[in-house]
Amino acid sequence: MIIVEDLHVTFNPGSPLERRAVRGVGLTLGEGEFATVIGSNGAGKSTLLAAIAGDVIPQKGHIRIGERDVTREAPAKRAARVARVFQDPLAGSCADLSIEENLALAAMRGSRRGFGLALRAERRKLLRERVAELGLGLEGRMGDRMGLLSGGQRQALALVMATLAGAEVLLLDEHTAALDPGMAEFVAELTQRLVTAHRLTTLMVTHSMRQALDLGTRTIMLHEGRIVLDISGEKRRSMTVDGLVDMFRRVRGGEELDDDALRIG
Ligand SMILES: Nc1ncnc2c1ncn2[C@@H]1O[C@H](COP(=O)(O)OP(=O)(O)OP(=O)(O)O)[C@@H](O)[C@H]1O
Repeated sequence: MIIVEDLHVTFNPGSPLERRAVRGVGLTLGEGEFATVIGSNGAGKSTLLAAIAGDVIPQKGHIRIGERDVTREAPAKRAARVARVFQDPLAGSCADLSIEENLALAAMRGSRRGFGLALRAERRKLLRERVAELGLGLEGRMGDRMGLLSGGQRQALALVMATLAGAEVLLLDEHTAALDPGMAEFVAELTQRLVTAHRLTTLMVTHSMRQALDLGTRTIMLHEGRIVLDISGEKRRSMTVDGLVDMFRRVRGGEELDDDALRIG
């Protein structure tokens, strides 16, 4: 569960470069709830995720994960509970370590057990099984360096790593955007499957209106640091991609959509 209360994040406060990235966001996501997040460039989507992960400290407001107030807790302290997958497939894993080593490191996140122990035979078998479930044939390449894999393979493994780490919260920041369409679809489906199976409370930033409506059960639109749309249930089910694009136009005051804020597909 995530509770965000009246969150404000301002970069470079009091300077000419001041930027109020998040301006009073309030949001409650129940355990296992999966919300997609859309919004123009600069709307504050990544900043909201960064505040939940602890990478930026808000000036005002509170963030709770489960029962705990983590607003001012260091990122490392909440790392075992919050998994993140970024747009850049290179960001989430260590290129010079093998697939198996990367997974083992993820599995021992938040635990005090040593690396050697983490690679015991039964654990190796379990890791191999989890990789085999992906259906990408990577279980035969457990000793390969992560750096040898394609972006899509790395994103798929990053999602598996999130589940191995025992995270409660999953933050996805355009994690399919850099992939070719086929792989993007595979990773999107995998995301839905893993989020459901592991009951991960999930926020997924996407520029694809289609994905925003197809994945998860709730869609949130941010604009200039505020939530301007929050739909779920029947309202969301009856929302079309065109309808969402229209809403997007309206909140932006009818201006042309000339940034990469939205893709129909
Ligand atoms: N570290 C930072 N220092 C200063 N300003 C920042 C920083 N990070 C973000 N900003 C500014 O805060 C605002 C919100 O940025 P953010 O990255 O959260 O937007 P976004 O909705 O994720 O946009 P995009 O879709 O372009 O990724 C922007 O104006 C951005 O320039």
